[in-house]
Amino acid sequence: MAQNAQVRTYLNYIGGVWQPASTGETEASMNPANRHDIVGCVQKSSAADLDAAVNAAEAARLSWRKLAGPARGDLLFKAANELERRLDEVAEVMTREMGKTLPEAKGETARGVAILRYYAGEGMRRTGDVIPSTDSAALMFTTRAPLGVVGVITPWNFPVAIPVWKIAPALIFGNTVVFKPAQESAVTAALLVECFHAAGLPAGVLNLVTGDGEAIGSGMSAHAGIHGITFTGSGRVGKQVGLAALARGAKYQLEMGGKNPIIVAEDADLELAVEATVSGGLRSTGQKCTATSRVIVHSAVYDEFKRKLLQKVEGIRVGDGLASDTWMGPCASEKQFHTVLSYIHTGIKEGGRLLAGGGQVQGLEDGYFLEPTVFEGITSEMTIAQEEIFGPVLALMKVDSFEEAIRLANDVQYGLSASVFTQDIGRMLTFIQDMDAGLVRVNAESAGVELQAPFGGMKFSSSGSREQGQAAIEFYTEIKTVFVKA
Ligand SMILES: NC(=O)C1=CN([C@@H]2O[C@H](COP(=O)(O)OP(=O)(O)OC[C@H]3O[C@@H](n4cnc5c(N)ncnc54)[C@H](OP(=O)(O)O)[C@@H]3O)[C@@H](O)[C@H]2O)C=CC1
Ligand SMILES: O=C(O)CCC(=O)C(=O)O
Repeated sequence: MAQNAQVRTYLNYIGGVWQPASTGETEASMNPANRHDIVGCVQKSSAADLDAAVNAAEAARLSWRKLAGPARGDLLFKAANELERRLDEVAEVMTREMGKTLPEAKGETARGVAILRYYAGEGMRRTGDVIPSTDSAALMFTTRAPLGVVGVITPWNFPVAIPVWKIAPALIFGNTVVFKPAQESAVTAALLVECFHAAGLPAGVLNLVTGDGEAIGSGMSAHAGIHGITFTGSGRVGKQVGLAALARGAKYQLEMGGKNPIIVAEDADLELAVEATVSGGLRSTGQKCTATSRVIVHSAVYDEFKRKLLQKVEGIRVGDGLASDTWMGPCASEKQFHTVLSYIHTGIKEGGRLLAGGGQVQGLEDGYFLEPTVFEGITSEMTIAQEEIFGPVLALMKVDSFEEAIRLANDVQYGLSASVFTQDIGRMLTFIQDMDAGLVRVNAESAGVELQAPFGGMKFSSSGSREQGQAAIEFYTEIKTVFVKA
């Protein structure tokens, strides 16, 4: 493997100090568009490093929670300004590290800035209600208490937005944080933490520990010094995190993906529906928990929709996310590339008919590039209609009625996001009411989350709670009901 002499090594950030892991070991973070390019080296930490981070967060906890909300907000505004100043640099590293195209990476980083500013403002908003007491001489009200030390475990698919939408509300509501990013996007995470450092966040308020998920992530879930844990990633790991937190009475929040449908009704605007299917399903190489993966189309418009979809998919340019003419980048890692390929093989084995793609992009073998892939003849029992693929794969499913479409759309363990394309108000209302998903979108793609609105899923997609917007306060604080009598 070619070692670039200028490869930078990124350190853990514990108690306000950048420091190497106690193991003395580092790991290279690779560019999925070019497996010979090392983006940076990150620390391979141990339980001792995690303990140090938890201790630092605990030491900072009381003074941070006593700081006035507006003062905490000022620090978040400063971190936002710093991230904005470094936007191009952070976005470029993100593209190199996990593959999404540069415009997507810039958009995500700008979103990180906006999320920071949104939660900075929360530092000046109300945190409770006055409730009439039966005792006329008493004052009864609610206030909010932070959880304490919050553990943040994040995936690689949104290396800035997801950490920020967890860290910013945790901090503004008075918690201190231990942050363990996905090892595959740990360089981007370190740049993000540098922005908080530059903003002047007090030592110990935010700590970064990079390392293996099985060691550091599960260590966090089980750590008695962590009072709340927020996780985004796979269902398999989410379940372990939730069980470990539950076993020791810690609060937890899990976001574990989706198998998101788009329903194309017989009266849909097909141009719009095709646009939304391609954008919702294939942008970011399908690596969004809100990505469209099941395309449920009424038989009356199926052939026309299919023709338009295939035409659009054939025009997609796959390549290095840094190239200006690239529409779709590589899978984020070798592991993800093989996972997606194996789902494609399973789809074929179980009787799905491949209409487009299905393999590695020829001529780009230095990276983990897959062709945008479309299947038809997919039925609900098939694996690729049930399991989250997290890659550029669309499964067409033909139905004869709107009722059948809704039934199929709900026939999975997930319930994160769902779209319908129709002009009929009755169908829209039926969809809004009957679709079991946390996000229901009418004439809009399944992906596309707004930072000021609650985000989360039903069924196995989430653990019942919601992130982002005003909803975040519910996880990062506990309500205290206060009764005062003079
Ligand atoms: N909901 C979503 O947005 C996402 C869903 N996924 C789904 O998950 C699949 C696999 O992706 P993958 O990256 O392996 O996802 P994981 O669930 O393994 O990783 C998510 C985060 O959890 C950490 N982690 C890993 N093992 C543990 C553990 N035992 N306890 C606590 N934390 C742990 C990871 O660290 P480390 O990176 O060091 O392993 C990472 O920070 C994808 O194909 C996709 O289907 C993936 C990413 C995001
Ligand atoms: O659709 C989005 O913008 C966010 C999706 C998301 O949260 C995820 O993929 O983890």
